[in-house]
Amino acid sequence: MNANVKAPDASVTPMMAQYLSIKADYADALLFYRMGDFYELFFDDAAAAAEALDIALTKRGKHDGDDIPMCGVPVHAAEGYLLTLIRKGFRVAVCEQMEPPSEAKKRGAKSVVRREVVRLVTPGTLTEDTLLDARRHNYLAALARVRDDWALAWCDISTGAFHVMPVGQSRIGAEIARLSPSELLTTDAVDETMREVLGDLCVWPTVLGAASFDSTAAEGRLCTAYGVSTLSGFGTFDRAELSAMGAVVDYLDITQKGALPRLTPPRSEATSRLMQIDAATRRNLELTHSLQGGRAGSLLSVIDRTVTAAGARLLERRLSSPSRDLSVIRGRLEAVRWAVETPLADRLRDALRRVPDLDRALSRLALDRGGPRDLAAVRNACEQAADILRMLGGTDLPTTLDEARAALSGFDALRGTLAAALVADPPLLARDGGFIAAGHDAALDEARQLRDEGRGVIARMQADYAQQAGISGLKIKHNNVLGYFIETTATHRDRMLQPPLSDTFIHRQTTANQLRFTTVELSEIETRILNAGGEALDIEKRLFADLRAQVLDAAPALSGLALGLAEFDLSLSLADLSRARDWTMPQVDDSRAFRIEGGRHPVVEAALEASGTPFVANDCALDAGDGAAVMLLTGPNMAGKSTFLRQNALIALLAQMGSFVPARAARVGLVSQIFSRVGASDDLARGRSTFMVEMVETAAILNQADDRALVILDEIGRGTATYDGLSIAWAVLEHLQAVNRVRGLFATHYHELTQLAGKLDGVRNATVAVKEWQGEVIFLHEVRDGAADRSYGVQVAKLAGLPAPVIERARTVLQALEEGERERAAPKALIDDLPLFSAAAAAPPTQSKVASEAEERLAALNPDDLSPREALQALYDLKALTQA
Ligand SMILES: Nc1ncnc2c1ncn2[C@@H]1O[C@H](COP(=O)(O)OP(=O)(O)OP(=O)(O)O)[C@@H](O)[C@H]1O
Repeated sequence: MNANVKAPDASVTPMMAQYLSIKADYADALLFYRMGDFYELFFDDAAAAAEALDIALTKRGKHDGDDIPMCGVPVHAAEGYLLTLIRKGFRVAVCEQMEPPSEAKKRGAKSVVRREVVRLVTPGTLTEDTLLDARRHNYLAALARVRDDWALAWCDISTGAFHVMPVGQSRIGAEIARLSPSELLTTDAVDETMREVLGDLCVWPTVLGAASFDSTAAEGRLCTAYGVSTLSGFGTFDRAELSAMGAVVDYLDITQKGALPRLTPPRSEATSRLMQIDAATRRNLELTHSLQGGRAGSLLSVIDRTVTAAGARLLERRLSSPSRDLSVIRGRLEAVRWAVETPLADRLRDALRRVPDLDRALSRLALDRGGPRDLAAVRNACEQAADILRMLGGTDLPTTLDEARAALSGFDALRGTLAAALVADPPLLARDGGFIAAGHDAALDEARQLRDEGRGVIARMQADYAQQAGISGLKIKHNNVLGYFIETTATHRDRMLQPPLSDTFIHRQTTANQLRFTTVELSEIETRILNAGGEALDIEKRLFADLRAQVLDAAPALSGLALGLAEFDLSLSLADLSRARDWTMPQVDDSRAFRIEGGRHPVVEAALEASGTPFVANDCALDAGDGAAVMLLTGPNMAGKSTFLRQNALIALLAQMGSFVPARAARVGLVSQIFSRVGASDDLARGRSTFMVEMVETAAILNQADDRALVILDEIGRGTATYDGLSIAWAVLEHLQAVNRVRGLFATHYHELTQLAGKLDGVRNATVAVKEWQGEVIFLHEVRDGAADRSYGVQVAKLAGLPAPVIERARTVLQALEEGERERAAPKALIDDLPLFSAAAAAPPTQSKVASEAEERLAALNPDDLSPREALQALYDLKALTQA
């Protein structure tokens, strides 16, 4: 990237030498080099940034005889530019001036201001609200391998959450898809297969040296980070887990330059307690993103009614990781039930709407990147918590919410301190002061009074001087160079520069139209104002540091508070959804039952609602005793097979994340894994055909599904020749029934498969009903017992607007094929007999007659001889002829 950056030598300026030596440590990042009010970029960095940011590329001085390319961004607008660069995949090293230029000058005229990189900004290590999506987690993850053990650790430094888990090699893709980290750390030891898995997920890892992943060093690193002498208080971790956690902490150290963020103690997450959903299933069920890639059209977008950012993040987390633990699921469902029934719901949600993003405020404060507004966020969160506690009073709550309520108390003292110390609406930055409330600190009040009085004195002085000089337009002004000065227009030059006025007014500067003066008295006042102002600022900064320390002391409890509020928000928002959409509480148990009455697809239903079409609810019963329970669904195209398949998977998933479900009644025996496959789409970029992708995914199901899995296969085998596809679908179904013993839904156009229903235990047929009326199909969207007799593909094609001759021809071919089948003749021979392109010949004769008459008249016309009016008339005649 920086091929033209050479090592510093004697010919370079001291500043360039400093730049080059800093840049050498950050070869793979853009270096934002602070120069006064700008961050400057040089050489290749400048070229890359200018292009990415669409800003001007200029030059500055020479290096080795060549111009140095340069571009810059103003410091006050840097966040916006950073965001663009991070989104475009760059990492940015922010290099600040570590002393004022005056200090550097003391070391000699040629000295350069001391500069250091204070932070490496990468996608996984952001904390600024402007750079983050408030409603989503921003995970930094590390994938580690020690011998044959793999582990994943991940943290969100903007909230402090830190997790770790061992992961089987075959599950890595699924887990990374679940977390969808913004940045993934690996070593170069990651092999080709793993690189392919990551490539499939569009994850381009940040590769660290082996030292970052060293599991022995990791223990020390973690102990230092948490200020403990042993990790055993947090649980036991295997080598791979330590290695992954160590890499995360090491990377934080590198990127944050030692300012370690607040991290909660690492929590082990056991995959065995979560419903397993692999990457393809997540995509296919459109859980958090639609197949088009955006959030709109996803399940998340339809169910998200949370009113706080932390609530939204909790919802996404639950949706991505539904539980397999009955008591957890039931606890959450009870919480939603309480929220559905409580008369307090609206008031509680109103209070929650005022809850700020406490987690992110805390993490900025911990990194010393926070400001007064973050302190105010803590204050406001505590206030809302107190309000909510008051509203709840002694109400009986289900366990989950009772625990959440407990987390809301104990902040009275902190709330009191912050409320007394801060103004109502403090500024973003501590730098300019003005955030500590009057009356909080006597010394501050005094300094402020002096400063403000000084300002009052200046106003009075201006009036006195104007009178003394006899110049009504005389003003006292302030700028950063002169400080306070007296200004008159140049027309008063002679009088002002001569006695007696020149005895009082000391001339300082002449500009084009103005004269500027000072007086002894003004200088004195200025010093007093400056001193008082400076002192006020110092006091405010000290108070800020105090308050920050108090907040950080309470950080673990405040994290609990944030989670408690998020839990209330989530339960209340799911309850709101359930009431509005008429959802019901599912019964989740240890059985292998799956019984849905009147189930609906939440996303399709919402989309149909917009067009005023009602959604047809359908039952689904997969009663598995010991064996399999598979529903084989046939039915015309467009009848609603895919919708039905997916809605049942979504109902299982919603139930186990602890939500009510879109159904009249639902009983869900715990589901361990959900697999959902649709006849796959091409993956040409990776050189795999449609069919290959489909088979790879099918293999994964057959190899992994256990008897608690819910498997949804939509038209498996359609990507190859009919008989191959049918045979594969047949064998797959047999395997899922006999070996995997799954509960499953299988949609197919291979009507031959329906014969299996009579032969295999637990396999039954169902079909989506349609009515046929005058050769057209009418979709009823009703799932019934039995098998479909045909696909109505031709009718659907007609609805899609295929030209009439093509439809006619398709009907003829279909009829011939069906007759051939009945008579057991070879279908190919039959098709050979048919005139393939006889559409015109087969078309109704009237049409060709009209066409030829129109053609004759058209041929008789000579456009050159026609007036526009006649031409228009001819056009009308021709059109009338074709419509006759
Ligand atoms: N239960 C329902 N109630 C109302 N409309 C429905 C229902 N199910 C599906 N639809 C409508 O029918 C459309 C087609 O549904 P879907 O894609 O599930 O059909 P399909 O049978 O899988 O078709 P194909 O075999 O062509 O893939 C949906 O987009 C939706 O608008």
